[in-house]
Amino acid sequence: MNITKICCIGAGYVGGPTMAVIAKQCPDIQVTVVDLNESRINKWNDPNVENIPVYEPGLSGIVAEARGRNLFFTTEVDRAIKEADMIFISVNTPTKTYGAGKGQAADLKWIELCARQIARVSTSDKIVVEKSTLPVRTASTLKDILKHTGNNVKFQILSNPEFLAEGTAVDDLLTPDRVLIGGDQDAEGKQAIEALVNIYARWVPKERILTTNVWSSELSKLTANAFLAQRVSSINALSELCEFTEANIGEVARAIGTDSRIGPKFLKASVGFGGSCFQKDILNLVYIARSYGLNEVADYWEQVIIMNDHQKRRFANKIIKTLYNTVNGKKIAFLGWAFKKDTNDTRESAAIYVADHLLYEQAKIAVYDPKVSADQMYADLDYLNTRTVEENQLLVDVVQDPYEACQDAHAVAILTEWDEFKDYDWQKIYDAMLKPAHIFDGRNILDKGQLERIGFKVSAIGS
Ligand SMILES: NC(=O)c1ccc[n+]([C@@H]2O[C@H](COP(=O)([O-])OP(=O)(O)OC[C@H]3O[C@@H](n4cnc5c(N)ncnc54)[C@H](O)[C@@H]3O)[C@@H](O)[C@H]2O)c1
Ligand SMILES: O=c1ccn([C@@H]2O[C@H](COP(=O)(O)OP(=O)(O)O[C@H]3O[C@H](CO)[C@@H](O)[C@H](O)[C@H]3O)[C@@H](O)[C@H]2O)c(=O)[nH]1
Repeated sequence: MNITKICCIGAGYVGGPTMAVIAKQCPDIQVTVVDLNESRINKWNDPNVENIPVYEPGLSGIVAEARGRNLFFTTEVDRAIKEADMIFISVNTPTKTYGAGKGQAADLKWIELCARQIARVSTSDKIVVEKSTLPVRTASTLKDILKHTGNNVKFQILSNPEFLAEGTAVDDLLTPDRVLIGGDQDAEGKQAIEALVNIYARWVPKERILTTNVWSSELSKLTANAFLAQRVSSINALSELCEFTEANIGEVARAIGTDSRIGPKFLKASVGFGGSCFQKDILNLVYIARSYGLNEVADYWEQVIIMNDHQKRRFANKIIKTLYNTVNGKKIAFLGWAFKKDTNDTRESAAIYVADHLLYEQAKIAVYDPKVSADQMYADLDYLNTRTVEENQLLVDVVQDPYEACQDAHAVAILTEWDEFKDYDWQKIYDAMLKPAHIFDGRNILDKGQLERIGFKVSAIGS
């Protein structure tokens, strides 16, 4: 089957970069990304390509190359669906905030809306690709909705989960460790799988394109995130033990990471993992396991989240305890708000929860992040609903200059591992702070010895 027109529903952190890369690598395929959010689409179409809504190193160049040639962003959802041979569903699948499964299950209302819309407007056969992260067996729901259109249109459902990490999305998409495609194992299913394989094969070596049945593909995505997050919670659990035993978590990570069976990646102790995926996907896994009555399986994975919540809380408590058990009225400078470096995404960032805990103790916080807007930071805090919008505005100051954030502060807390933080003039920062001047390095990126020589009192994670 020859694909000439692709539609992607959802112009977010996955839909935008993924489709930009497909358009770049396949100039003969017309790729149209649609979204209900008009302001987001306008930003993707902004004449100044630096204003696109997702910050990712290298992304603006790719969008500049393909946009208007074979890459289009529009709110005309129906038209793009109707014209496409292949439709990627890349909409959000957050944790449910209401009803059965509240706080754990994935909210599939946007997925179902997409399926119903595809069913309503399609007049020709289509391959529908699950790009969103979904509970295992979602494809059967989609099939059910699409089967009952009554207009003789045939649909094939594929699962093609995305493994990109934010901050490295472009590299991950151009040189993925693997691409995973699940589909029905009958002749028509295999034909659909082949159509998608042929797209990726334009730039991904064939041996890196794995094909499976739909259910394995859906479950592999949740499993990959559970394993990755588990490594972070494992190293973070041991970071606490290090702090009581004079072992050093960096040394422990190096010692175990050189064992080729363990490997060196994802062993950085931190203030806790964030991002839109890990927590939601593990909670979803826990929910699915429990729904099959597999309580031990559910408890096992839930511990990864419990540990992560503990790590965030522990960091905030350490700041309070070190500042003589009270932060009331004390200025604390936050360097970083994004959930990791090289992204403007703040979803589930540890910074939000650490700030909330300190604000509960009536601290005053000044935040500097190179890519996150003040509006976003206030929105993150307001969303928690812990205090009024006015109180958040009063207690939190967002500044454009890191030195201003640290001026007259009792403590500096590193929440994101932005590279630029390492190169600051730390003597200048020290001179402008109240004494004793404390640093809480939640990412272990600063040179502890050098800071101590300047006069700082330094608390790092796991040492
Ligand atoms: N963010 C990541 O790094 C990442 C990586 C891999 C997989 N995923 C998964 O990909 C999916 C999308 O994640 P994201 O981070 O891009 O989300 P996002 O919130 O950034 O983007 C989703 C977009 O879909 C739009 N949308 C929702 N319903 C729609 C509809 N019916 N019609 C048109 N547009 C609609 C929303 O307006 C939003 O702009 C999720 O399932 C997520 O778990 C995310
Ligand atoms: O050693 C580590 C590695 C990561 N983190 C933290 O873990 C979180 C997640 O980081 P990362 O996985 O790099 O970013 P994401 O964009 O959330 O990507 C994850 O989630 C995506 C969405 O499902 C998947 O596609 C990716 O494969 C998966 O890595 C961040 O807060 C990191 O700071 C650590 O604390 N220590």
